[in-house]
Amino acid sequence: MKNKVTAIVNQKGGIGKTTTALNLGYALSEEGKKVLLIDFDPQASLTASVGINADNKTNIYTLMANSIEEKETGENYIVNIKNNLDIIPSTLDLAGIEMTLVNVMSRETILKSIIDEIKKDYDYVLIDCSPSLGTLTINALAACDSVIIPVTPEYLSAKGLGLLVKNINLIKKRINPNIVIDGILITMLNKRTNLSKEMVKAINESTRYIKNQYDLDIKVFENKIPISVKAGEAMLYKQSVIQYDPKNQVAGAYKEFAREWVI
Ligand SMILES: Nc1ncnc2c1ncn2[C@@H]1O[C@H](COP(=O)(O)OP(=O)(O)OP(=O)(O)O)[C@@H](O)[C@H]1O
Repeated sequence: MKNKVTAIVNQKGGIGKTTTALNLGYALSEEGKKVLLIDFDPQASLTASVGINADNKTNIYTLMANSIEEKETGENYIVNIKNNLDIIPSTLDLAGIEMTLVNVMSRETILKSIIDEIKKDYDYVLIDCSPSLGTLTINALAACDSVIIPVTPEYLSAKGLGLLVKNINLIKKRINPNIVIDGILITMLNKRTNLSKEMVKAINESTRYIKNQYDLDIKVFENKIPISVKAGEAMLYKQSVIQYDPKNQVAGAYKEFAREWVI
């Protein structure tokens, strides 16, 4: 088992974090890798997009709360989605944990203590983060070996990159010295529009700026995820795009990206 823990992170919402977590996880599981998805967003989109309602089940909120109170959680909190693919679901309750964490000792490493117990059973643990740079995201960054940053080819998405990298660097200095930025994944790309082409250039320029500012080389993955209505449809039908429409270009792009990423 590889035991690699990766956070899929961007403080901007709606840029494809959940879609990336599910489809990357799905693609890897099809390649025979054992994958655990952790829904670490109170919106619980990843949980919903695999057709689970975790309100009355043990979920990531329960695990965090029990860890804070040093209570045993018991077993059976991991839900199997398909062969090689598991999930720890989330609920809206997770939103309340940020307030609870304010007074907790070692509040940045609660998620890490949970993941450290279970990662031995997996090749890849993928954390779908919430769109913020709050305590939840700090927990995810403290718990992971690496991050994937999905970015859409839009002005605000490119502009937020510097801030995100600054925060990741702070975590690296103070909490998790081993964290690595695997790269930037451009999502929802419409190859035909000039605006998209300009924004891809802007994202590449941002990485040059980051190189100058922080002395960090961040790669933009070769494989880019195209925009397609099938991504939304798949979510509606509670499936990955790869499962919903295997021949779709988004499905193909995620499979290629999975291969590029594991190299
Ligand atoms: N490649 C794509 N083409 C078209 N639509 C997409 C694509 N990827 C994701 N979407 C759609 O965009 C919306 C946002 O995607 P997603 O939930 O993956 O983003 P997110 O960054 O996780 O959002 P949040 O920050 O709110 O959790 C969803 O409706 C999803 O179906």
